[in-house]
Amino acid sequence: MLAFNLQPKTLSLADRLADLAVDALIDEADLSPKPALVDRRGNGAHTDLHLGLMHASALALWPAFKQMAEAAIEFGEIGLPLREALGRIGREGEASMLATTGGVNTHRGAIWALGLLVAAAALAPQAATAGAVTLRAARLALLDDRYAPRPLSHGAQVAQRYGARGAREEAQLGFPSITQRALPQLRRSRAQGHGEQNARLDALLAIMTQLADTCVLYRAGEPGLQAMQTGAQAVLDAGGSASLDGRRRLHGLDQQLIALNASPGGAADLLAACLFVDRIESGDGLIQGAF
Ligand SMILES: CC(C)(COP(=O)(O)OP(=O)(O)OC[C@H]1O[C@@H](n2cnc3c(N)ncnc32)[C@H](O)[C@@H]1O)[C@@H](O)C(=O)NCCC(=O)NCCS
Ligand SMILES: Nc1ncnc2c1ncn2[C@@H]1O[C@H](COP(=O)(O)OP(=O)(O)OP(=O)(O)O)[C@@H](O)[C@H]1O
Repeated sequence: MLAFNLQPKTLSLADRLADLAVDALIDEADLSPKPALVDRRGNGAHTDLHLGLMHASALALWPAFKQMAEAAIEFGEIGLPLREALGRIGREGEASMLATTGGVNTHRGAIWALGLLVAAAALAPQAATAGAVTLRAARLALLDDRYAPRPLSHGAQVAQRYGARGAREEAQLGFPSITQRALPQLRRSRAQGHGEQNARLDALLAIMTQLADTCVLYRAGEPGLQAMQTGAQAVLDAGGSASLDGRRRLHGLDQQLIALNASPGGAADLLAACLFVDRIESGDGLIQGAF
């Protein structure tokens, strides 16, 4: 008899979805050079964030993502009981994040977006196209969690000042930044042979061309948002991050957004969410076994 069982342990669906969500966050953090965001090169426009903190925060969120998937499997349908369970788990996840980072907001928007998408994937793993998963996530986001606190968050302040409804609206609309912009761009750039890292940068830029990113609006107002959107479009128009001209413009955009303090944190969250949806939809070998 063998002393050790060397067969790989079969992971549950909830384990695998939590793994994929954390992987997506780590891939997003590591991707470089991202304009004004934390990456392998440095802290971008953030004084209170660094790459190690982003990694630690991502890992600390694993239990919350697993619990969200388990709640979806247990309730088995979209409705207020599941929505309110997800809200409670999301708030607990946020508390773990803040405990891990010493009070710094590293992943608030990502808990929201990825949490909804993890639950949506767990509800019907056999129907895991991007369209189906984002639609279920939107139906969850449209339900009102009666227990949600209503703090005067940065997002709420920006909503009052500019009318931008940010992370909540993006989810309620079915993540158009993912389905209409990031995923098509990711796949287009891959198909053109640009390489995975450039394809991911191009996907981030595609999100930035149109997003009303409340992080940017809060930190740099409408001029900052305008600079982000037109600058990202200019990089893509120049051939994207795999081309020499595109790269030059990308570095220019990085410097410009840092000078404006305009960090596109919402776009970064949505890139992580896009990478998650991409892996689910493409039937990643990891996850297929569980389905
Ligand atoms: C919906 C959230 C993000 C509220 O955000 P709010 O608009 O009040 O702004 P806040 O400044 O707190 O956070 C905004 C976050 O969203 C990201 N973001 C900014 N703009 C956008 C955008 N246009 N689209 C998507 N994400 C964005 C930012 O990176 C930022 O981290 C969330 O904090 C929330 O209400 N959570 C409740 C817990 C819950 O129900 N969780 C369920 C998980 S399934
Ligand atoms: N690689 C990344 N670098 C920086 N921010 C990121 C990255 N990925 C995601 N983000 C998102 O950006 C947000 C951080 O933005 P911001 O610093 O404006 O947060 P805040 O706490 O709302 O504001 P402040 O730091 O000004 O108090 C996080 O919620 C996080 O979701």
